[in-house]
Amino acid sequence: MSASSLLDLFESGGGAEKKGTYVEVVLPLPLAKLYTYSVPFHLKEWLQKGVRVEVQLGRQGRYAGLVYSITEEKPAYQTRPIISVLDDFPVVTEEQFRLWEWMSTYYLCSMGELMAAALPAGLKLAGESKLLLAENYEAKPWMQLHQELPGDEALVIEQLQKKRELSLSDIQRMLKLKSVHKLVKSLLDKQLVQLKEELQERYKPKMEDWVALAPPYELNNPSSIKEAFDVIGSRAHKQIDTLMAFMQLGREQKEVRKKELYERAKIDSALLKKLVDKGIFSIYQKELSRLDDYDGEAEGNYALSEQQQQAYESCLQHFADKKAVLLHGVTGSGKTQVFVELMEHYIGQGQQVLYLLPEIALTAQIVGRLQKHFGDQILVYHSKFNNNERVEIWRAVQEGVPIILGARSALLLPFQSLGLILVDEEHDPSYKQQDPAPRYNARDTAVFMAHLHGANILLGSATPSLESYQNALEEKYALVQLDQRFGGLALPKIEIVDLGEQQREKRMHGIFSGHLLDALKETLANGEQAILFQNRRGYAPLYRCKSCGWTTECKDCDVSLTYHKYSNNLRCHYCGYQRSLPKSCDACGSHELEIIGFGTEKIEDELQIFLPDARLERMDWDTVRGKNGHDRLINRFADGQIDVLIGTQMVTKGLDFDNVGLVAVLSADQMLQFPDFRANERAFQLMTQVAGRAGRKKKQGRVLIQAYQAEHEILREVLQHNFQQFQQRELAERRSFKYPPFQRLIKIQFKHKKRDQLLMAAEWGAKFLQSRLGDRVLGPAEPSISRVRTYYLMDLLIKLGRGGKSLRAAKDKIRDMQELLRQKDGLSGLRVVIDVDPY
Ligand SMILES: Nc1ncnc2c1ncn2[C@@H]1O[C@H](COP(=O)(O)OP(=O)(O)OP(=O)(O)O)[C@@H](O)[C@H]1O
Ligand SMILES: [Zn+2]
Repeated sequence: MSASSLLDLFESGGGAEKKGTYVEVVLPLPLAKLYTYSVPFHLKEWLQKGVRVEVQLGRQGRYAGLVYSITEEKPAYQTRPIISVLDDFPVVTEEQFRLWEWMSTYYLCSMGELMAAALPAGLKLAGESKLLLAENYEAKPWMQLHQELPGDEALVIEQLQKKRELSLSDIQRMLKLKSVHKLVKSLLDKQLVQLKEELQERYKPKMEDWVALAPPYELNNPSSIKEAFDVIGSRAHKQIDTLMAFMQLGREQKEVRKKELYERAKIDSALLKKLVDKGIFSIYQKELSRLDDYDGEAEGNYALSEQQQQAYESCLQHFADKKAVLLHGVTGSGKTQVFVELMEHYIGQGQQVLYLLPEIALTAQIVGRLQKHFGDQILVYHSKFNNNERVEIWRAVQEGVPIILGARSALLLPFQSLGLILVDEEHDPSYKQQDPAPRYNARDTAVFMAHLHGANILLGSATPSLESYQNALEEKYALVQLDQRFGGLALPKIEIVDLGEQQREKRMHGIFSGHLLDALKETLANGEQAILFQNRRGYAPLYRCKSCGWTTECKDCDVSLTYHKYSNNLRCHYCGYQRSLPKSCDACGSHELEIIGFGTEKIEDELQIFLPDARLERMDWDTVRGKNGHDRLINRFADGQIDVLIGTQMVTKGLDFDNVGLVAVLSADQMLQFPDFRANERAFQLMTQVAGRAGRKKKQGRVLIQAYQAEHEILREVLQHNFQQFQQRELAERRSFKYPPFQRLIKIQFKHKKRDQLLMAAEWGAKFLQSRLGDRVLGPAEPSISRVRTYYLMDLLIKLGRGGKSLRAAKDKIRDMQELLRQKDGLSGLRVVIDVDPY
């Protein structure tokens, strides 16, 4: 403490009046409650809500916890003192705490789980955290270290030079310090060390070269430009052209990529070097998110079409009434453009915009488009960033960066002046987090969050979720529609190919109907591209014995293994288990084994036989796993280097290509048969979305859907682009069978490695809840996949009315059940997973 603050203390009559003898602290752990610590006198003045404090938790070690409240009330138990205060300013805002409270109540998770999900690892130091030297650190002699650093820091670095890694507890022991967090934070800030987990998720930033005028030349200063031309001299024509090209680009956009200058001026690096040597240009590097190497056409400042303009204006009107808006715009109607205008509007007023996308890696194209438009006003947040970068983004958001673009977890950032939230592709199931807790739906949470910040919210989709659509029908949300494609193009023409009929007429060629092969050939002959969709990766989903029907199953999960031809093995798509192909049937010993069904790999394989000259590529988790794999494929397809793109649902997500003449769904049946009350909705959305990739720019596209159930109502509705009929029929069914959006569901999953114990626990839990909530509790029942990663599973389903009261009552009972199960003997190893609004 400095002398002056001592003096202040003295003058204010000492510490006796200081408030805050105890603090409630959130720890980044799945603990049911908050912990109270006492505050030593000398730390009181540093305390405020939202700062981190270092505390000891049982024998588990030390953690950085968050001050949730400051109180005079002494808890019933003996408290420990906090060890140190880590921040000068709160790292978590008041709104964030309120959002966490809401989420923990609604989704039945703990504040600690929310803290763990929200805070970047660098803000969550714990005793077991391991420290390494920074990657570019060069070892220094002892003497030099001690000259440059305070004694303790030098010692730590010296040790690290010898030992490679140290845990925070090691350091604490070594230095005999009470608290190491301040020291570690200082080393982190100096970028001398890094936390170990960063290495595991190492993300190499990508650097790209940009070109600027070297000082003193300035684009907006004509006399300086004239000077530049003089320096070049009148005979160096190519160099003059290059400067002109640069000026053109510089007027179109804020900064100029080297690559773009090369293209525009048709020059190479040798020529640019000449201009750099003459002092006309300088080159600088900028770190780009790996997402923005999409090189589509530059997104200029398009004027909105009349329909887009109307949509934009009615959004603003509804926003003025504080209404959430559902923007239902058909595929290719230019929803993104409306978003852009709205974003401009809000950042123009100095407010922040949060743009949510379902899966950021799969929407790189949109990210690229927006980055081109907004430049460095936009920050992208996603899980591939390393810890330092995440901390940086956290701080940038706190400092008010205008636009944040991210997947669901971007919702947990510390916004200061949030004005607008956009939820793009709002129907997408990946807005729901499955594992671990918090199991939240980012779309629904965003609606609450907007309310919390007094911000506006827009949900956009070509195929709105029935939840959101019902809200619009009930006028909880305002509905704004775009029913035309941009540029007046017609929606694609869809045909259903009846596979039964094709088979009877002997027109099937393996998995392809004659119809589809003809259409593919015609498309390619026209110089157009095609997309083939099959929602299953791998070669074939079943490897089966011909004589007894035995199939190869995962040893840890209750699913059959998928055959992957490329790696020539069998794999579990639930846990990743792999095994080689069995030579014979395990059950009957027969050597005749066959593969059944097909995935993307087989489509690629067989299609090449029919289209020997076509350039085929596959896009699924197996092919995009590498860094940038997805972007590379998208770019090559956009560039026309690929004729046919074969993929899983990845090919449906918001992609925008100019030259796709044909889209085909290889097998609709599998989607329609899926045992889930959302199967129809999912199927409608997937097919409409993938169909929507056809014919977006030049002429009407064509779509073929292969199916055995050719008469299925969903197919008819997709065929007619009839969202209204789909929505009416499906909502009526949901209403009569008491499913969402008319009822709420809570799924409780019991997991145990021993089946007997699992059954006991599930039965007990069911009885407990049934005696309190009656027949709203269904089960326990074995889910269709009853064992995953060595855990046996049993499900309970609770159906509740939409009223808040019954929901709260039910949640209380569930918490009680959880607590009692925790205390029960003989049930260790039981896990209870609660999923509110499961997807
Ligand atoms: N006002 C405009 N001026 C020029 N081009 C536009 C305009 N609006 C949209 N476009 C173009 O039309 C195409 C479709 O727009 P966009 O991708 O925004 O549609 P979308 O509604 O998001 O479609 P989807 O739901 O299928 O993803 C894009 O290539 C976009 O650049
Ligand atoms: Zn498995």
